[in-house]
Amino acid sequence: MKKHPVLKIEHMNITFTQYERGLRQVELPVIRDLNVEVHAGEVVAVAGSSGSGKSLLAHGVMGVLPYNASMGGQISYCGEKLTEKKLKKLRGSEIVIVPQSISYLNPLKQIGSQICKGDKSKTKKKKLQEIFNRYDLKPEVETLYPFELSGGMNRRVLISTAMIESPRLVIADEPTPGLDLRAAKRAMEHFRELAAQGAAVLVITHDLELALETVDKIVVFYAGTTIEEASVKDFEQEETLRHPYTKALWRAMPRNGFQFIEENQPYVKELPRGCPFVKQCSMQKEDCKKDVQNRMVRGGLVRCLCAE
Ligand SMILES: Nc1ncnc2c1ncn2[C@@H]1O[C@H](COP(=O)(O)OP(=O)(O)OP(=O)(O)O)[C@@H](O)[C@H]1O
Ligand code: NI
Repeated sequence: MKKHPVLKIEHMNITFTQYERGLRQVELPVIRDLNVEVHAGEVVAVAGSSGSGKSLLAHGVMGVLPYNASMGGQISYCGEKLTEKKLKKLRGSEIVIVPQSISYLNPLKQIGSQICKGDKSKTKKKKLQEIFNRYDLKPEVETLYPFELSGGMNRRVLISTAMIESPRLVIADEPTPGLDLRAAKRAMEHFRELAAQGAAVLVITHDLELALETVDKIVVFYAGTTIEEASVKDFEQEETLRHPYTKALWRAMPRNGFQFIEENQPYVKELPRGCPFVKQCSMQKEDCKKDVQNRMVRGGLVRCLCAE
């Protein structure tokens, strides 16, 4: 029997309710029909431009969406629905997040107790030493406060706070900005190690080049939806990729010529019903504006009528 994925997100929708001038209520469907699956032992990267919904996906899974957001679709954890009760029990231990911003650190708490979450046991202390070693943090850092550290050090503290646990599911939201290449690689290798021990890891990243060195597959987001899911091998050549936007991402990678992608994701209120990339796509057909479902092409998922 095939094992259940650790995390399975099906048809996730996230809508914000906002009030416009004159107190007219508007609904902004920022995430639509989003599908992501991560298995034990796997490191999956989520790539996509700014505002495509990557952080919202993380916040949706962790149950920490803003008050004016509502979420639909199914999220399951190891084959069972991830209920609020279950999430409350597992969050911070079995299910961890590395948040995108270092502002998530508590400015009034010493680093050591922040990472150990108040646990003063010997085992935790030993784990703290190990994690400090791994992320090149000196023992003195334990008693310092976030404002006494550099941005890169705080970033490593943020990663350490999640990784000191023995998680089964890690969601890392842009864990590497501000880190030098060595530290960034080290963090990615740490995710790989955790996966080798059986965890499922979802890494949200802008650094596709770094991700391709470490992960197993890439899920590409565009304007709040998944438009392709491809293996690392598919990224070796442009021809093995499927969606025109993924191909544009490929061409924008430094090693493939750094070709500029014009970032004009459609505004949520102007989203076509079908493929969100349709306006910029050189291959567009009239039918692309209608419903376009994810489908399998050459062993990978794609939301495009033209891919073959
Ligand atoms: N509280 C909110 N109210 C209304 N819209 C929001 C809110 N939070 C996020 N959004 C919108 O949802 C969309 C997705 O945001 P999200 O932060 O998930 O993007 P992202 O892909 O993580 O971007 P980045 O790469 O810059 O971190 C954006 O268009 C954003 O404007
Ligand atoms: Ni984000």
